Amino acid sequence: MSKYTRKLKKLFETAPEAETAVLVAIIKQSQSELEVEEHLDELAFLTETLGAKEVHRFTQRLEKPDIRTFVGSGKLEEIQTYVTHFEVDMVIFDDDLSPSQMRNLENELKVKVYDRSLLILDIFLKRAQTAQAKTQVELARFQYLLPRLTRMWTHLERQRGGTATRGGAGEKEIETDKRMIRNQITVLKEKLRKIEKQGETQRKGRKGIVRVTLVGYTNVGKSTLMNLVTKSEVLAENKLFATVDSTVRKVVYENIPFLLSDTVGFIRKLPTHLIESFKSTLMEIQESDLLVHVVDISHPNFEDHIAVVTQTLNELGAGDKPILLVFNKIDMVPPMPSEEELMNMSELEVEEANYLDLEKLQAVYAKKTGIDPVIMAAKSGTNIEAFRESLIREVKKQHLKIYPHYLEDVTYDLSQFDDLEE
Ligand SMILES: Nc1nc2c(ncn2[C@@H]2O[C@H](COP(=O)(O)OP(=O)(O)OP(=O)(O)O)[C@@H](O)[C@H]2O)c(=O)[nH]1
Ligand SMILES: [Mg+2]
Repeated sequence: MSKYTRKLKKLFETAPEAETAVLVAIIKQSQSELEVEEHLDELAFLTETLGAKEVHRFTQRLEKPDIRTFVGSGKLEEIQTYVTHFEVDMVIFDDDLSPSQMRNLENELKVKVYDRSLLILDIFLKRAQTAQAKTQVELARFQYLLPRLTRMWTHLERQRGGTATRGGAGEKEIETDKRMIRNQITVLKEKLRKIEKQGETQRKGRKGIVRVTLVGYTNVGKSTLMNLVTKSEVLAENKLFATVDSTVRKVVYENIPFLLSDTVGFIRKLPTHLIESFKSTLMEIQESDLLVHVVDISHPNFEDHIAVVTQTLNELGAGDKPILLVFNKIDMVPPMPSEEELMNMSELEVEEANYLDLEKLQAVYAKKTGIDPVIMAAKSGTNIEAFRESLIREVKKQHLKIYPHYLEDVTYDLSQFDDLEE
């Protein structure tokens, strides 16, 4: 390994296992404490996915973040005292930090400072499997880090055991590092362009067949559903962003073939660099005829999740695609009590239990999407038949658009999809 690659490697080391972290968020006037708590729950899950452990959270009511240190000076002092006393390894902010905020916070707190974007980027980096996904994440991470290099430099200093800043010499090093990263960005962009060109030819060859893509918030069960419908074994686990690469499989229902893709999940505030460099993966969505939007209906925030997914689809220019909604994880939703049981409960109890009226929900969303949503549990296969029926019905509709006379004996040339597994 050359000195150059060793240095690059060191610059981009991700957080080692089992570090401790405190989480920080501000509560805006328009927000409730509960809403921010839920955002922090998600941040804690992300932290856990990276292999670190939440030990405490801090919130502060502020209309907008402090331009210098994100939180006010009093709160910062509080965090600092805690971090020092309990020897916490990192401080993670639920919002994105500007390069100068990050620098200031690091100088004050003297531990690693993360924001939501960097956390997500690090998780993606850990999870990426294919050359394409790896290149995409590396590119996004370099672009994110470039303006924040001063901070990385101080990291290096500390790793080397030097505590004092080295003034001029440090500045020079930073410039060298910046140049190194800029070069690397150019190299990665070129590499990605080549990979994308290959993918494009592959995708172009897949014309004349209906294409369906599973979309949804992260951890809702897309890969589980994919595995249930196809014979593939896509990694499905209770971690955020288990899937970072997309997988395409050929499925044949009632003699009609279609392609089903599983792709990366969405989350609130997906880093823009990441969306940008994942454009080619997300192209799978843009080029689909039908989207299956999977929702974890047992999640307390499932409606916010639907909104985030809808918004992201709009941003990707895929807002007008037909959508089959799947309300998944029905096994985790407490059943609606009988009328008699309801009578015996106090108003507060009923309110706290937060029962879901599934029929009403189905009706509301059927109106919104024009297609009846399916309620199911992908893990156990509950209601898979209903899902199959809806899916094939929608696939047929799309199929008719490609082959208006498909009932009149069409023979498909399936050999063009031989590169795909079933
Ligand atoms: N209880 C329950 N758990 C489920 C169900 N479907 C999936 N899961 C679990 O939910 C977790 C996430 O499932 P995945 O299939 O990996 O979810 P995903 O949407 O592909 O997630 P990402 O790839 O991270 O975006 C796993 O632990 C699954 O076993 C279900 O119907 N019921
Ligand atoms: Mg997945």
